[in-house]
Amino acid sequence: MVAVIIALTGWAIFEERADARRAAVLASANVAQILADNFTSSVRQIDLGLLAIIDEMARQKRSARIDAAALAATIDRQNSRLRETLGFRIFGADGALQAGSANLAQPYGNIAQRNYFMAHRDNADSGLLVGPAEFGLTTHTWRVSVSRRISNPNGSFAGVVICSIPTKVLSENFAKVDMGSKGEVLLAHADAGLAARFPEVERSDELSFDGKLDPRFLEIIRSGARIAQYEYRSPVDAVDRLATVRWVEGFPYYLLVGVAEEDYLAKWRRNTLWLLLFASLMSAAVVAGAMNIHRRISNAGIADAALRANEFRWKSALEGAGAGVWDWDVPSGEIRYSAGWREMLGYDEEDILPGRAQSQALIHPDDHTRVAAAVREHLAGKTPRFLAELRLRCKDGQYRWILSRGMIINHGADGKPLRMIGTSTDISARKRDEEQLRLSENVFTHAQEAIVLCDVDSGTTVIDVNPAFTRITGYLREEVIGRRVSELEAFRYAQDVFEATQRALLAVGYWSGEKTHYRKNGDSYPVFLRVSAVRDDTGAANQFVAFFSDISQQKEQQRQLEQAAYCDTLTGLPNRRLLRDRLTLALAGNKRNGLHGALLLLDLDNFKPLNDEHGHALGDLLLIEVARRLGASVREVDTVARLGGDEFVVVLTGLNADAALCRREAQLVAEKIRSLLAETYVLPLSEDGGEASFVEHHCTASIGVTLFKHPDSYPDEILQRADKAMYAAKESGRNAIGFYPETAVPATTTDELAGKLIHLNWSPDYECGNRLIDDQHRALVAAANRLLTNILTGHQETQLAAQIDALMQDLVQHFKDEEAIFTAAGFPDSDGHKAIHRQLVEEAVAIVEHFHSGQLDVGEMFKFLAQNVVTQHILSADRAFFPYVR
Ligand SMILES: Nc1nc2c(ncn2[C@@H]2O[C@H](COP(=O)(O)OP(=O)(O)OP(=O)(O)O)[C@@H](O)[C@H]2O)c(=O)[nH]1
Repeated sequence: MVAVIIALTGWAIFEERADARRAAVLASANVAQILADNFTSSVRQIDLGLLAIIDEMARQKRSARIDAAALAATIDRQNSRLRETLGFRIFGADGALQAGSANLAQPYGNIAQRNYFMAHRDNADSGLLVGPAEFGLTTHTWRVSVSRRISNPNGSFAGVVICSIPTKVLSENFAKVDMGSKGEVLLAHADAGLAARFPEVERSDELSFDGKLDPRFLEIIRSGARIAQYEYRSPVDAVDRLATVRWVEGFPYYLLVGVAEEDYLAKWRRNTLWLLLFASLMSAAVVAGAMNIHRRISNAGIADAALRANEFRWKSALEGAGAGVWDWDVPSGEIRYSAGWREMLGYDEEDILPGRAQSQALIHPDDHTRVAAAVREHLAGKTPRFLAELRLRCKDGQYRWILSRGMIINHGADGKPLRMIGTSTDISARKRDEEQLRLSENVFTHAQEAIVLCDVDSGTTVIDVNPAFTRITGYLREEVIGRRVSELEAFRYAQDVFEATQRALLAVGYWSGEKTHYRKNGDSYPVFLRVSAVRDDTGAANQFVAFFSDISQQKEQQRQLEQAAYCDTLTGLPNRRLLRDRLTLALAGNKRNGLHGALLLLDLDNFKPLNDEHGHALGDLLLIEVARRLGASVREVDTVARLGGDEFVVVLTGLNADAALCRREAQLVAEKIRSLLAETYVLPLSEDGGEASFVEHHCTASIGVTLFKHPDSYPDEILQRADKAMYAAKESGRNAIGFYPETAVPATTTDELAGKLIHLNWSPDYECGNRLIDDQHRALVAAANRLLTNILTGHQETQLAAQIDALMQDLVQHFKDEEAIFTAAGFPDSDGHKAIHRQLVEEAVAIVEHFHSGQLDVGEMFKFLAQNVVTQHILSADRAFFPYVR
C-alpha cells in the first residue's frame, strides 16, 4: 500500500510539473504574440509619419515652391506624435542630411554607405524598410531605423526619410510585461542578429552582442519558421528557459520570449516537498486511507491549487501586456475571467456568472458559429492552439473586437481535454483603423463617382484622381496629375466661373451644381459636381476634393419622364396636358401681338372598322401616319397634338389681327389638312414568311375650327368650342370642316353658297416683291375663286367652259413669265421649278379634257385649284425663288 501511495504521489508530482510547463508554453506564446503586435504597431505609427513627410515634399515639388518652414513644421508635428523615437531625418540623394527634427544633433554623418540607403537608391519599389540595430555615431545610441525612399516626380531617386527607435526603448517596452524574475525577451534581425534584449545587457559602443544568441534561435530564424518552442540555456546568463520564438510578420525580425524554468516550476518545487512529506506521513499513519488520499491528490485538489498559484504569475504577466485571461474548465463548462478581462469589457466580478451559456451569450451572434468551430477544432486536437477574432458584448451593450487565443493545458487519463486557458486582447482600435483605411481606400478606388483631389496652394493642381475619373473622362491618371484644374480639357471651365467657384469654396467650404464636362474624345456630358475644401489643423483650406458623376442617363430619363408626362407615346405628339400649356402660351402671344389664333379639332371618320378588321397594330400605324401628315401641313410654330383615340388638334398661332382674314387662313389650312388626310393610306401588314404585304385604306376626317384671341378665351373653353364645331361637321356627313358659329365672319352670299368649300383671300404676305409675278398670282387666285363659286352656284356650262379655258391659259402664260424672271434672276433651282410647272400644266390639260367630256368632278377641280395650284404652289413652292426676284 505504501508503494501505491508513493507511486500515486510520484504520478501527481509528474502531472503537476507537466501542467506547469503547459501553462508556461501557452503564456510565452501569447506574450510573444502580444510583443510582436506591439512592435508592428510602433513601426506602422512611424510609417504614417514617413508618409506624411514624403507627401509634403511631393506637394512642394509639384508646386515648385520649396517651403522649408512648412516641411520643418510637418516633421515636428510627426515627431511630437512619436516621442520615443530619435526623430525624423531627410537625407538627399548623396546621403547627406537635408532636414530633420529640431531636436537632432547637427551636423549629421553621411549615410550613403548604409545598407538601407543603398537598398532605397537601387530599388524604386523598396517600400518600408526596417533595418538592423546599428550604432549611431552622432547620437551614440544603438537604434533600429525605419525608412522610406523619396522619389522625384519623374520617379528618380531623391533620397530617404528615416526615423529610428533606440533599442533601449524597445527593451523598456518589453519590461512592461512581467516575465517573472528570470524571464527574457530577445528581438533579433533575421540577417544581423540581436537588436534588443530584456533585461538589457551591457554592450560597448559599436560592438553588437552577436555571440549572445542561442544557436537554436539562429537556426529557427534561418529556417524561416513562423513560430517554434523549445527549452534552452541562455548564453547571456546561463539560465534554463522555455522559449517561444515568433516571426514579426511583415518585417525581418524575430522575437524570443523565454520563461525561466526557475519561475514556472517554483511553486511546483515547493508543493512537491509538501506532497512528499504529506505522503510519507500518510503512508506511516493510515495505510487504509492511502487510496482516499490518492483520490484527493489525483483529483487535482492539491496539484490544481499549486498549479493555480503558479499561474497567478503568468496571468499577471499577460495582463501587464494588455491581455485579459480566461480559464475554462472543459467538463463543467465553467469559465473564469481575470480582473483585467472583466475590466476590458466594463464588467464587475458579480456581473458574469461562470456558466458556459452566460459566456457564449456575450459573443456577437454573427461570430458564434465561427468561434464555436475554432473551439471544436482545437478540442479535437486539429489545431495546436485556439485563435479567433470575435466581438464581445460590453456591460454598456456595445460590442468590442477581441483577439482570443487559448490552448488546452490539461487532458484527462482518457485523453479528453479538461482545461483550457487563454488570453483576450482588445483589438477594437486596430479593427477601426483597418476598417477606416479599407473604407477610404474602397471609396476612392471603387467609387462610381469620379474623385479629383487638388492642391490649393499650387494653383489648384491635381494631386490624384480615382479609376472612376478615367472611366468617365477617358483621361489617364498620369495625364492630369500635377496639372492645373483651370487648364484641363476635361473641365474647360470659363475662367470667371472657375474663380467664382473657388472663392465660394474658400469662403463656405462647399460648392455643388450641374456643369458640362468633356471626355478625352471631345464629347460633352452633363455632370453633377460637388466640391469640398479640406482643411488642415489650422483651419486653412489647402486641398479641394471634387466628386462628379456623368448624369447623361438621369437627364435622358428625366427627358423621357417629361416626354411621357407631356407627350403621346404612340405618335410622340404633345398630349392634352402639353396642348393646354401651348394654348396658354399662344394666348399670351396673342396678348402681345394682337393677332388671332385658330384651333382645329380633328376626328377621323370610320376609324373603328380598320381596327376591327386588321387589328389595333394597324390602326396604330394609321394614327402615326395621320400625325406625320398633320406635322407636314403646318408651320414649325404651330402645334399638332393628339387628344387620344383618333382625335387630333392643330393650333395655329399669330395668324391675323383681322378676324375675317384669320378665318380665311384657318379655313385654308383646314382644307389642306382635310384633303391631305383623305389621301390613300398604304399600311404594311406584319411580315409573314419574309414577304411584307400592304393594306390600302381610305379614311377622312371631320374638322371643327374655332378662332381665339386673348383675353376672351381660355384653353378648355377653346377646346369645347372646336369640339362642338367638329360634331357639327360629323353630323353634316363627315369629311367636312365646321366653324364654331361665334367665330364665323359674316359670309358673302357666294361664301354661303360655297358651303364648306374655301374662298381664297389674297394677303400682302403672299407677295414676292416682283410686280408682274404678284399681279399674276393675285389674278389667278381671284379667277380660281370666281370659277369655284360659279361651279358651286350652278352656272351654265358654256360660261364655265370659257372661264376654265381662260384660267388655264392665264396659268400657262404665268408659268412662262415667271420662269423667264427667275431664270434671269439666277434662281439655282430653275429646272426643278419648271418641272413642277410642267406637271401642273399636264394636270390642267387633263382637267380641261374631263370637263369637255362631261366628267368634271367638282372635288377634282377644287383640289387642283385650291390645293395644287394655290396652296402648294403659289403660296409654298414659289417662295423658294422669292429672295431672287425682289
Ligand atoms: N389602333 C388604335 N385604336 C385606338 C386607339 N385609341 C382609340 N382607338 C380606337 O379608335 C376608335 C375611336 O372611336 P370612334 O371615334 O368612335 O370611331 P370611328 O369609327 O372613327 O367613328 P366616328 O368618329 O363616328 O367616325 C375606337 O375603336 C377605339 O378603340 C389607339 O391608340 N390605337
